[in-house]
Amino acid sequence: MDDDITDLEAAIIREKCEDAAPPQPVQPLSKVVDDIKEETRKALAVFGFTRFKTGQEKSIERILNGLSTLVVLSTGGGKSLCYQLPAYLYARHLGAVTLVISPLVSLMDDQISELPPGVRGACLHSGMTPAQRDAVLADLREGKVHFLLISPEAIVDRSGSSQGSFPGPDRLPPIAFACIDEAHCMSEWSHNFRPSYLRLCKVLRQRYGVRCFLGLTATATRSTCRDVVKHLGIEDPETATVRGATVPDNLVLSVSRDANRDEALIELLKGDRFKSCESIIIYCSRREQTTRVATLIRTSLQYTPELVGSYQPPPAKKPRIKKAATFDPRVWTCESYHAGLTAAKRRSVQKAFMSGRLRVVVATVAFGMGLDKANVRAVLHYSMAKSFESYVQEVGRAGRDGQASHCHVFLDPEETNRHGSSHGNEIKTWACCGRNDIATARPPPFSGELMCPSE
Ligand SMILES: Nc1ncnc2c1ncn2[C@@H]1O[C@H](COP(=O)(O)OP(=O)(O)OP(=O)(O)O)[C@@H](O)[C@H]1O
Repeated sequence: MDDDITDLEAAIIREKCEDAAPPQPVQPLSKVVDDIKEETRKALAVFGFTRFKTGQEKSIERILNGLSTLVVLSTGGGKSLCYQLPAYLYARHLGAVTLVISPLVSLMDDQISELPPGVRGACLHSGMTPAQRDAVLADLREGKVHFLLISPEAIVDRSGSSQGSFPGPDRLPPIAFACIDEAHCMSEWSHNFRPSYLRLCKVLRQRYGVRCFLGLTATATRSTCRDVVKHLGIEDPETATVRGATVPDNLVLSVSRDANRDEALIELLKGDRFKSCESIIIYCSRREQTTRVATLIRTSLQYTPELVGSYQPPPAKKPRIKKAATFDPRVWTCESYHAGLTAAKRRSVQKAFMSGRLRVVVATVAFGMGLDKANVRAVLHYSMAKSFESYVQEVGRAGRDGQASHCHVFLDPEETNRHGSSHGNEIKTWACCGRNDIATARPPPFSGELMCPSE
């Protein structure tokens, strides 16, 4: 049908749709339900939890009161519950659906598959067949979906000037609230700014009548936060922003500058902090570096006497990853991972790492987006992260189960120059001194632990 109308006609139809009065906003649930605290507590048990993590309760309470909120919690801080629990309650009590706008289309299916029984999520993305899309839209209309994950481009098309492919409000249940995942993408200050995010809230407000927005991010600096709250329509940024520690307390951070990084890395891995770490990610900036460092680790650490305690003959060949049994700290299985590998190879490395058969992955930033492995015990930066926000995101992949985990940055003067003179100092200072929120505090003077394994 669309093929039969001209671009001009399509533009007029869009304009009309955009001008049509939006539906009435959904009432805050706290005004409808008598004991909202008790309902929230019961819902927490549905998700299998006994208590809230830092920041979750306040965020959820605000959304149930219809108040737009920006949540800044570290990677693994439990941001998903902040939208899933209120979405579940709004759907059960008011038959309203929650829209979750996420730029990470490849991870949408995973987010749905891990839901507890009774909580119903769905997603719409470009990788689905028309029949799959129709089935989701039918479920949505029949009120069978508590929340729907969609890309920003489905709401606002790529030109940013008109609506995307998502049905109009007349073909949807009422929308409880809209959750904008990776909300820093709304800010031009952010390293992963996405233009389609700019019009997102406006379209959701004007076309779909959404009044309550929940922004989620792990990596917002002060300037990014300022931008994001503006887009979310928040007038009282201080009270409407919920923050946890930017880097979880269970991460032990350190940094060093070494004349020979290869030697320093091996010494560090053999040392007390890292020699028993079960799952380790080492970030490099270049693909060929990942291959070289992975080989270095395999050759330098296989069955070295000081690790084994007594001599053991080395295996004839590189140990076959598939056959590795339970964790043995003497065995350093190690593979590289980068975007230049075939999709099949990348999948097999990721699978082996997730299952614990592979201990170390030496990777570019291509590895780790959306990685939900609870027991990553160490993240090392052989090369510095490309920005401070990336650093926070990457170390956040360690210790998601709350257990003590270790992170180390190797400073490289060349990279410091490439990234700008303050970047290295910022990471050095902050990684050493620890617990200051990058969005609210300037790095304190350098005074922290300095690990220099090769000095
Ligand atoms: N209240 C809670 N009690 C215990 N565990 C929780 C709680 N909330 C969330 N979790 C667990 O914490 C882990 C991280 O949660 P989640 O995936 O929501 O983090 P996130 O902040 O979205 O991380 P990322 O930024 O990587 O997406 C999950 O394994 C989740 O099951």
